[in-house]
Amino acid sequence: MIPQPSSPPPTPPHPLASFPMRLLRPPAFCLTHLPPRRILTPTKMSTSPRKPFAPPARPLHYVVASKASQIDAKLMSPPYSFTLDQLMELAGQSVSHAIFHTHPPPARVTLVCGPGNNGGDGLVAARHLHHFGYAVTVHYPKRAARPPFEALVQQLGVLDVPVDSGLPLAAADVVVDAVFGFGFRVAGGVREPFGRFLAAMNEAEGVLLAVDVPSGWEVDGGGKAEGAVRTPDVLVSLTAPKLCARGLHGVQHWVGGRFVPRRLCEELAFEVPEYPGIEGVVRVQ
Ligand SMILES: NC(=O)C1=CN([C@@H]2O[C@H](COP(=O)(O)OP(=O)(O)OC[C@H]3O[C@@H](n4cnc5c(N)ncnc54)[C@H](O)[C@@H]3O)[C@@H](O)[C@H]2O)[C@@H](O)CC1
Ligand SMILES: [K+]
Repeated sequence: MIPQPSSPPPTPPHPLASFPMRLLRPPAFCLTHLPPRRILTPTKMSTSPRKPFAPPARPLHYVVASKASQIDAKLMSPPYSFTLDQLMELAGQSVSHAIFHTHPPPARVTLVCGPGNNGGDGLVAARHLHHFGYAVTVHYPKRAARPPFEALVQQLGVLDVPVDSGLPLAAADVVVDAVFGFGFRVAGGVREPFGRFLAAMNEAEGVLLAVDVPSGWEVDGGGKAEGAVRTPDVLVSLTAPKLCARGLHGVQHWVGGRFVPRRLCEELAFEVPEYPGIEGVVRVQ
């Protein structure tokens, strides 16, 4: 006898059929349910100026001009063995970073560069600012015909950054005073052609940012040469603030130069600020 086909057994209910549906939905943190990613532009990523400013935990240490040049001389001797080119690159780069934090691109930046190393810091900063997307103009009235200055000017030429010897100053959102640093001697006043350039900076519109020392100010405090620059809006001290920066009111103050070995601070009895994260500059006021 041929067996009769029997009807197929009923399909058992799915084990999750009676499971509450809300528990079967992907949880909120599931990758497929993330909101679309926001693309951050470099300007939006620069949060420093928007962050509330908290003063540093330890008090700032100010140095006099003689101490500043002693620090420089030590840095460039064994065992520290930095070269001037290295120090100038670090100094100029930190100036460019402070400008990025205080005044993100796009913006026009005019840098006035003096005859010494302070001017060299300005030339380095100009190159970095160009790469960050600023429209940069340099005024360099008295060009130093020696390394590394000649190379720094050539590097700006390759980037088509104008390097002007005269006046008027190019209109700018930020005017950088890189004329004199701790090598300025107040006796006898500001010699020309720099007096004219300091006057032009005082009349210029835009934020005035001084590199290391406001030009024409007595580095150890207490006075200014006639025709010195006005109190800057922003000051970027290099390595350690100079005495003339003490007690400045209404100035946004940054310190740059995160490379000083602890051993040198101990040897010459000075302090440098703590830097956050990977920053080479820190706002101290
Ligand atoms: N570790 C650091 O802190 C570093 C500092 N650097 C920079 O180097 C600067 C010091 O450099 P320098 O020693 O070359 O000095 P400056 O660049 O401050 O000035 C020196 C120049 O100014 C001229 N000068 C001085 N008094 C004058 C007056 N009354 N009228 C007209 N011209 C005058 C001098 O003849 C000389 O050419 C610092 O302020 C800083 O900006 C960096 O380049 C290297 C590293
Ligand atoms: K300066």
